[in-house]
Amino acid sequence: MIEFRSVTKRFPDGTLAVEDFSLVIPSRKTTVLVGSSGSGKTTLLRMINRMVDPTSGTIAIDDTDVSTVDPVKLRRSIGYVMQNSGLLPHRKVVDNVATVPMLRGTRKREARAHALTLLDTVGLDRSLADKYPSQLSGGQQQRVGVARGLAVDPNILLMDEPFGAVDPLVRAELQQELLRLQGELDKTVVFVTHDIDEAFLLGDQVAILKTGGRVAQIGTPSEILAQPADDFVASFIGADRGRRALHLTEIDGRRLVVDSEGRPAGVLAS
Ligand SMILES: Nc1ncnc2c1ncn2[C@@H]1O[C@H](COP(=O)(O)OP(=O)(O)OP(=O)(O)O)[C@@H](O)[C@H]1O
Repeated sequence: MIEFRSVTKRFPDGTLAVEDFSLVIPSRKTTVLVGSSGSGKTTLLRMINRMVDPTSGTIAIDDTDVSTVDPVKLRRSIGYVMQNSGLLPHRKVVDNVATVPMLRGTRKREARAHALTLLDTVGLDRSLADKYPSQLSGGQQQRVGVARGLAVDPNILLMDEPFGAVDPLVRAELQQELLRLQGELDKTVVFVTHDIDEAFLLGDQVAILKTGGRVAQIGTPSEILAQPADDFVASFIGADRGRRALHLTEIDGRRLVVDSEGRPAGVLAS
């Protein structure tokens, strides 16, 4: 479990990115932080692995205050996947995946062998292992980014708009892939997006944020859809999609999120 307790982050230039934020992130579930640009999502994510330290408040992982843990050690024990894959351009795919385990002391041969199995895990052909990131498509690069995030077998996987830069079809594929992976791997995933459809599809728990990391609503997708907390949430759920407004429906006893034309956008656990 990851717990934010009254966390505030003010950057040195005076920007108040997050104010008095509290949230419990349960283990082995996917929690999605969703909000418009500048709502503090990335800052919140980076405070979990101490890429950013809070100005006040605490963040605890399984009741250990992260400020008491060495930041480098912490970072190497938590998977981190970012939007533009963040791969090292001059290293082959296999070495990108093997780097952090090697930094943690795994022998090169072993780390590379494990990297190959991780390529299988994320649905990439092993023949890509010796290519450089620029020789891969955007979607393939993101898969490598996920493999790298998983390389140290972390309990926690932080994902910062990991599918934001790929086209909608590949994005849908990667989302399904993540759902499959999560079913197998059972990680504590904290996923940042500004896309409410993605949030509802992937999240067991969704936190909708306003500017300054203020929580507009926390709940399961079905709770939020069934009962938006206020006008802000209602318009956020409905925003920018014109006639595609998402809503809930029940088919054969299963709760589905469908768009206005009845096309399923996701299945909800009841
Ligand atoms: N290093 C920094 N120094 C000063 N201000 C910062 C810094 N990093 C972020 N901010 C500011 O903090 C606020 C929150 O930024 P953050 O990146 O966490 O938001 P976000 O919700 O992830 O946005 P986006 O969706 O655009 O990535 C913004 O106003 C941003 O400009």
